[in-house]
Parts: sequence; structure tokens; C-alpha cells
Amino acid sequence: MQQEEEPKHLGKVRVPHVLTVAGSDSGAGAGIQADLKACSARGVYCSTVITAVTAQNTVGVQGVNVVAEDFVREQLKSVLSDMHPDVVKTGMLPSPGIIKVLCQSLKEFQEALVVDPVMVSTSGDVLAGPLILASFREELLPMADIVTPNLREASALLGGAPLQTVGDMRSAAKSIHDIGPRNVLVKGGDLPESSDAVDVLFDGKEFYEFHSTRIITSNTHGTGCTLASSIAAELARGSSVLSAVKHKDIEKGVQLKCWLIVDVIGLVQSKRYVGSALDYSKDILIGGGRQGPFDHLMKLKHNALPCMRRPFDPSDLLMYAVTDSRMNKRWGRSMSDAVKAAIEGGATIVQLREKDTDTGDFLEAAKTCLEICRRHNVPLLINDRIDIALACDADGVHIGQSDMPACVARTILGPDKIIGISCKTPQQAEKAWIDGADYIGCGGVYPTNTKENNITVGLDGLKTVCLESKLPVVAIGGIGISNVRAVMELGVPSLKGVAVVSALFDRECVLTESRNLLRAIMDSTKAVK
Ligand SMILES: Cc1ncc(COP(=O)(O)OP(=O)(O)O)c(N)n1
Ligand SMILES: Cc1ncsc1CCOP(=O)(O)O
Ligand SMILES: [Mg+2]
Repeated sequence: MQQEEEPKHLGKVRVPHVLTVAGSDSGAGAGIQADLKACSARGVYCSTVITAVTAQNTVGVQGVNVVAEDFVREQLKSVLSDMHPDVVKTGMLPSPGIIKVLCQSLKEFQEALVVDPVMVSTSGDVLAGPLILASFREELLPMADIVTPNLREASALLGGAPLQTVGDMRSAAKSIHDIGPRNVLVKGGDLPESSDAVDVLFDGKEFYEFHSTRIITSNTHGTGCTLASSIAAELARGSSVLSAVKHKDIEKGVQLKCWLIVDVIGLVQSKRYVGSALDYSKDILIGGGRQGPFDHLMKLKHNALPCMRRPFDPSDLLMYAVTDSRMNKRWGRSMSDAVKAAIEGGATIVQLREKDTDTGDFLEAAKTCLEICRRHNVPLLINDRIDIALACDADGVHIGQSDMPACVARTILGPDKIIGISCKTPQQAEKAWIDGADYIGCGGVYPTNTKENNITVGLDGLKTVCLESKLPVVAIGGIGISNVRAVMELGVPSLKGVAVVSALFDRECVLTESRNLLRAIMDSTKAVK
């Protein structure tokens, strides 16, 4: 009997998809490269049709090599016929011929269209001449669902009169709308004498103004491309709503209303995203020119902190300091002062275990502690709170048996973060290994007041777990200067150190306690050898 073939898409998820038709920027701040990064940051797949290759950096544009029209057509056909993007976004279109080719393809495939009418690069280099202006006006703009000119582009599209006020921007938006696009967003980032950045949207009926705080930075190269890509990404994400409306063939008025909802929300989100990326990137240094790129994924600075992170080393577990804000408060010190003193006293890894600190305060303190830890090349872990670990880009987390399952934590945190799991039995230790943990914390070894209702495993329980564990082990619970020797002298190779809370932090001087405890640990490890 012939088996029926399963449809290829069964069980697969369709992801939102933007096609960008634009030029390549070798400096990767703008153009195709900005579009790819912006779409990735906004969670949308991005395919690319390259119209020109530019030699470009933070100083300016040194050269442009236009791609042959036929080859632009071929790229368009390859992507549109097979991958069916939800939205097409255009950037640099360097010849009237390329615009014609694009418009033909768009008529055939009927995708939603976001036009960033790139004419002059942010460095002032002209990327599109007067012939292109005519093609924009006559062919491309009438097909656009939204067009996003800056002040200079809006002025060029309308014959050259400068735009100097929000009133001018409104009139320009209306006049450009008359050319044919369904929505016009005139971006006022360059408006003189304005403390905030104002953009004006006109949808043919109403004007909307979007105000945001102006971010003082020279790292703005690619802002226009990024905003347009981000709008395209938002439209692609909302395209299920749009296509539902389109399919039902609802009368034009309702369809427009639906567009507007997607547009306005998408615009607000896009502007907010660009603002956050600019703000994050205001102090990064790439290139020596006047205008630098910014970091679309808002991650680059983590790697630029004083000390680079390194892979987890089990010997980091030797003296493991676990914070407790109640104790530190009692002794009149902040979390970061406590961490600094513990590290100066020799702590080899730090865990922030903050059971009653508000989330906002916890995050801020965690960022400060992370800077201290990075400076000293000491890993920083967060207890229980994967959200905090992600938000501050800590080195990892410590989780217990009733916290987030370790395999889920691993999926969320990725392969490079450190994950520690509390285990009281060999079975739990085995599971921790299967789930992808890096180490286990075993205890309470001795009774403790720090953690309520914690069952004590004793030295025997610790030894049993250490003997069975495939992962390195750190002992915890009631450990201090008086009993650390007994723990370390168990002499099981997987036992790499001790984790302590009150022995360091429920004391007057964290620095002294840390030094003394480290000395005792070192003495006992020497004794074992
Ligand atoms: C190193 C280390 N080991 C064990 C624990 C305890 O974690 P957990 O069982 O999740 O309990 P809480 O600390 O969250 O109360 C730990 N924190 N660190
Ligand atoms: C968090 C934790 N997990 C098991 S025992 C314990 C508390 C350890 O605190 P202390 O070092 O003050 O006994
Ligand atoms: Mg926990």
C-alpha cells in the first residue's frame, strides 16, 4: 500500500519574515546589515536582496558598486517565489532601473511595503540622484503602505523647501501622502532647537505625533534603516491580523482601521526600541569617524567590561560566598560592599541570594556586583532568579529542586552560562548532570539558621553524594572556620570547596572572615594532599 505523504509544513511554525531590498554597508552600521540586526533584535526573520555594495565606514562612503538590474531581479524572484516574506522593506535603491524591477516584482507578489526613501547617507554622501527621486515619486511611493523620510528626504521629495517646524513636518506628511503611500512618517530627529525627537505620522485622515527624549550621542549611523526595519518587523509580526482582514475582503474603511492599530502600536514599539539601542550604545567606540554605529542587540558592552568572562572552572568553587541582604543590612553594608570585601578576602565565586530584595533594587545591585566580579575575574551567580541573571548578564544561576527545572534553565540561559543545582541525594546529582548542570551544591551539611526547614545531610550524606556525582560539588550549610577542615578533609575528589553565608556575612568584618576562612580551606586541602 502506498503511504500517504505528510504535508511538508505539518508541525512546523511559520515565523514572521521581512525582506529587505537595500545596499550593503561594509561598516555594518546601516543598510542591509542594520536591517538584519534590527529584524533579529525584534524577533523577525530577515532575507536580503542587495542592490549595491558600498565601501563605507564611520567617516563616510568611499565607493559604491551598483548591482546589475537583472541580478536584482533574480534575487527578488528567488526570495519572493519561495519564501513569501510578510513585508518588504526598501533602503538604498541606486538606479531608476532597479526601482522599476522592484515595482514589477511587488506587483506580482503583492507584499506589504515599507519604504525608507534613502537619498543621503547620515555622513552627508548622496546615495540617490534626481532621476531616482522621480522614480520614487512616480513608481514606488504609490505602492507603499508606509514611507519614512527624514527631514531632508521629505524636503527632497517635495522639491527642496526646508522643513523647520513640526507644522512644516505635518504639511510635508500631507503632501507626500498625496503622492500615494497609505501612511507617511516624517522623522524629526534633525529638527533644530527641539529638546525631544518628534516624528509625525499621517494616515490620510489623522496626524499623530510621537515624542521621545533625544539621545545625545554620535553613534547614530543607521538609525533610519533600523527604524524602518523595525516598523517592517512589527508589521510582519502583526501580519496575521492584516491578512485575516484582507482575506475576508472587508470594506476599505475597516481595513484601514486595522492597519492603523498595527502601525501606531508598531511605531511606538519601534521608536522605543531604537531609543533603547541608541541609549545603550552612546558610549561605545567603533571607528574613528564622526558618526559611529550602534549596537542593535544591546550586548556588546558585556564583553568589553574590564575582565572577559572565561569558561567555568570547578576550582572556582573553593570558597563560594553566598550573600544575604538581611545579614549585610544588620551590619550596615550594601550588597556590593559585602561582595567586594569577600572577593578581596579571597572568595573564588559569588552567589547573590536575595530572598527579600525588590526586583528593581536587586537588578541594580546585581549590575554593580557584576562589575566588581568582572574586575576581579570572579564568576557571579544569581540564586533562583533567572530573570535577574539574564537582565544583568550574570555568569549563571544557582537553583534548587523546587526552583525552575534545570533543563528549562539551560534552554533559557544557553550553553555558556554556569548552572548549579542543590542536591541531597545521588539520584538528584545524576539528574542534575543529565539536565546540563555545571556543579551541584550539597547540604545542609550542618544545621543552619540561614535557611529554614532545611534537612541536614551530614558529612556522611555529603560524602555519598560526592562519591556518586559526575559533577563537581560544593558543600553548604552551617560551614565556618570551626568545621571547614572536617568537610574538606573528606578528601573526595569531586568535592571542590565550601559555600558559606553567615560565616562571612553575619560578621562585622567580611574581609577578615574571608581571609581567615580561605586560609583554613587551603590548610585543609594541603592536609588532604
Ligand atoms: C551553592 C548552593 N547550594 C545550595 C543552595 C540552596 O539552593 P536552594 O535549594 O534552591 O535553596 P535557596 O538558596 O534558594 O533557599 C544554594 N543557594 N547555593
Ligand atoms: C542556602 C542554603 N542551602 C542549604 S543550607 C543553606 C544556608 C547556608 O547558610 P550558612 O552558611 O549561613 O549556614
Ligand atoms: Mg532556590
